[in-house]
Amino acid sequence: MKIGIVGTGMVGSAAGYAMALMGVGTEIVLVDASHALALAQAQDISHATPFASTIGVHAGEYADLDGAAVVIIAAGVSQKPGEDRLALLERNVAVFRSVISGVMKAAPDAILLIATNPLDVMTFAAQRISGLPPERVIGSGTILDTARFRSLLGDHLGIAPSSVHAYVLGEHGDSEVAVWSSAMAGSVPIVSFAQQIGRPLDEATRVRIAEEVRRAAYTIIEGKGATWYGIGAGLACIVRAIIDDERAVLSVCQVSDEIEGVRDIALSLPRIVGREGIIATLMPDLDQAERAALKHSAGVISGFSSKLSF
Ligand SMILES: NC(=O)C1=CN([C@@H]2O[C@H](COP(=O)(O)OP(=O)(O)OC[C@H]3O[C@@H](n4cnc5c(N)ncnc54)[C@H](O)[C@@H]3O)[C@@H](O)[C@H]2O)C=CC1
Ligand SMILES: CC(=O)C(=O)O
Repeated sequence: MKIGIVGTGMVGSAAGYAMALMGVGTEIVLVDASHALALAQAQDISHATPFASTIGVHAGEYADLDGAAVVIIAAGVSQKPGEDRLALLERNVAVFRSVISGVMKAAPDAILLIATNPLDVMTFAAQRISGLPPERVIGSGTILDTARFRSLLGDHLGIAPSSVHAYVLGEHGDSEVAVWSSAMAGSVPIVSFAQQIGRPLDEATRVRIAEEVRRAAYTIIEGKGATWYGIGAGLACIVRAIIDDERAVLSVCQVSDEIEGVRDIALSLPRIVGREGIIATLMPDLDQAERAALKHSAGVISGFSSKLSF
């Protein structure tokens, strides 16, 4: 199955590399405003395939996306140290106006997978510009924040992150919501699990972990200029869920009519992902504070997306 990637900088190339190593798809086509960059990334990634898979990786133009099942969009600008994601909006909406029309002409049946920040508003923009049904325009959303949350909780509890079942919801950004009330380790509520093994998750520890998740991008960007490995693997995982019709439950972003009283809103909730895109959305049981935080997050995103016109 053919997978396209438009924008082959750090994030797009990391997604291609992760797919090549994980054996996701059969062909990857890389497109970038700099064709020389797309060519170089395709060569470099294809040199990894003899160690891992038989996937063909090559650079192309929009026309080469013809027949792609999924097109990842990671084109645009990224944050400078200290800059927040929402500061990128105007520049990246301008990029999307040309990128989305190029993709739609070549691959009208593809599912779009958005990675560009500010993620939720860009997913909203991509859906409105493409005119595709909302379930076929998926934002990577909080898949990365959820992975960071599970990883930090796994470290704290001394267990595999894969045994931690917990989500970050809302904005992929500063107003995100770490959901503690339904978090589990194995099949045990996480606070009880932590108590039983003598590694309590007291209020101070919970605040520290949520803050580390929220600040992770800023810390990494301060140290190395950008983030790419985590999101590269997250994008590969979403593509695999689509093309293998996994029906995996992932915290990803989609435009919804209404969430917590906020209309026409794109944000992350746990959603079932399969061959047709997003198959269903789950509203988890939230406590009062989490529900209020989700409503606040929806309001922050809507404050930006409602000002855009298409
Ligand atoms: N969703 C998430 O969790 C994450 C999202 N990001 C976001 O992903 C985006 C990309 O980040 P990086 O790869 O680090 O940036 P980058 O600067 O390394 O790559 C961006 C690429 O987009 C290309 N591009 C720009 N305009 C284009 C156009 N009109 N058509 C085709 N290609 C175009 C550039 O040539 C460049 O190669 C940023 O918005 C960043 O904030 C970054 C990390 C995590
Ligand atoms: C840059 C970004 O969005 C992240 O690493 O979370």
